[in-house]
Amino acid sequence: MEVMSHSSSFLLPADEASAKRYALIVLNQNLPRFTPLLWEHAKLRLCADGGANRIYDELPLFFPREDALLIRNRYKPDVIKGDMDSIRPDVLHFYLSLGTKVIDESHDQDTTDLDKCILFIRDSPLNQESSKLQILATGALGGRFDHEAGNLNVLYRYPDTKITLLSDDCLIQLLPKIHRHEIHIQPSLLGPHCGLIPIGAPSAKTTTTGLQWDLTDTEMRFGGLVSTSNLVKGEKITVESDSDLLWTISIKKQDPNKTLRSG
Ligand SMILES: Nc1ncnc2c1ncn2[C@@H]1O[C@H](COP(=O)(O)OP(=O)(O)OP(=O)(O)O)[C@@H](O)[C@H]1O
Ligand SMILES: Cc1ncc(C[n+]2csc(CCO)c2C)c(N)n1
Repeated sequence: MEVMSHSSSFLLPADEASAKRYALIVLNQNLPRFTPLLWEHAKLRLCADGGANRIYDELPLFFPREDALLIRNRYKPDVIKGDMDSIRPDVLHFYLSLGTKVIDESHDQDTTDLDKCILFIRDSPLNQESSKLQILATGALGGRFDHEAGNLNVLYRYPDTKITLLSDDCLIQLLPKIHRHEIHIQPSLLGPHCGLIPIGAPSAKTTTTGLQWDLTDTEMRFGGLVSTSNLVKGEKITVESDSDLLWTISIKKQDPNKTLRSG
């Protein structure tokens, strides 16, 4: 079985993260404190509908000494896509005037704005078979539970795309059962709290290494055991399961000018 490797180098400062190839999707929630860092190194920058309001309103707040208009001009989304029921008209016109591509899919009321953005990235010429883009989505957690569930659902809809859901507090990734997983942790950035959650289907057998409470051919299911409030012990975790699992780990709150600084 092929090993799938996971790292969170996208949270490292520019000079330390060598291989950064990701697209960023900004959702309609408070921007995490490390948004400027993620934005600066993204290959593609998308706003899901009302996510554009967040970039417009909140990004200038990260740079209180700079002129808000200059910041808005500098942090221009490549694409705004969604059903366009949340973006404000002034924000839409501002980014249209800067040349942002706007894709109105108001006819589709069966998929979420996050879904629509993921399809754009998957079809982009920047997403090459030989070098696929990872996808980071900010503001995916904390807020309305129906939105959170919809956001988790996209991990299951596109299991062959590496998608990371982010909030200020934690990240979530899907660990597909067809791989063994090696998760590399930068202890200065992530942990120690973590979880392994069999949200889509029960798991009869999951085996891990590197956790405080490791599993050994252990059953996990809702209504029985799910691994919450676990702790990472070192810098490498391995996971093997007969079911797709959600992996979540806490993001450390430290001085954003030190490790999570924006370049
Ligand atoms: N409170 C929230 N919690 C988590 N994710 C959110 C939240 N609000 C928005 N999102 C994410 O941001 C995307 C864009 O948000 P937006 O508010 O534009 O969606 P929407 O389709 O207008 O929502 P709705 O019409 O259900 O209020 C959503 O598709 C969702 O992925
Ligand atoms: C069974 C079912 N439940 C809810 C919706 C509504 N819905 C789901 S995604 C979406 C777009 C949000 O931007 C909307 C309105 C539906 N179509 N089908």
